[in-house]
Amino acid sequence: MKSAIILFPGTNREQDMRAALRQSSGVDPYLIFHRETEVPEVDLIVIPGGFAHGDYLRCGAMAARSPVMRDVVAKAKRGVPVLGVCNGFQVLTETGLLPGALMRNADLKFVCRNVDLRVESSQSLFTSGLSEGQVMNVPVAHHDGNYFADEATLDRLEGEGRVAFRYCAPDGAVDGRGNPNGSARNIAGIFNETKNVLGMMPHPEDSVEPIQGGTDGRGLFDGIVRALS
Ligand SMILES: NC(=O)CC[C@H](N)C(=O)O
Repeated sequence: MKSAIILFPGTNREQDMRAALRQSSGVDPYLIFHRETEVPEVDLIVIPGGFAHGDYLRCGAMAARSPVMRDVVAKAKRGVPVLGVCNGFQVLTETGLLPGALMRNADLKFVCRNVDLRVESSQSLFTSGLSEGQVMNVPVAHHDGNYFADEATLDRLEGEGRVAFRYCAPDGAVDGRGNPNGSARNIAGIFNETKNVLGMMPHPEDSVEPIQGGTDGRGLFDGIVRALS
């Protein structure tokens, strides 16, 4: 599986993402700078976490208008799989590829800790290696992770099976206890209409080696590689 990771000034999770993709696919991803106007033909494009352009204006707002994003958006519309993690999720909402917005965390604090996530759908190329109802323990590290969309959009996301992950308690209960940022309906990750775009706030790439404190994120990458190879 060939992949490309997009880099902006201020991106900081590209090496973690690179290691996770290399571990699961055996292939080193391309690293593509924001000034490029074309992304090579790959099976998967990833927008990793960080602080693109210092989070100025709004997280992801300037990155979404980078030259490289024109080609990312065009390729996503053609069906190329695109994964955005954390800052990458913010960039994808700013491009309009995903609905809604990531607002300031409800308690206005940067949150950096492990959270529990319930897998809501295994019906996608991204989540086919995971089981519905499975609980994954992975880190979050953000100040703008509070997912917001209007009620009609939230109903539509739920009705179309486009909620990928929700924050939950360790026993899998989705009752708000595990929600670190105030996200609407405990949403931690969503798909676009055609499910070739996934945005998620938690960092599965930081949970693929025992030295990172756990390996719960690995199933996601192994599943993506199986789906795209
Ligand atoms: N780890 C990240 O990607 C952080 C995203 C963004 N800078 C925020 O703090 O919300």
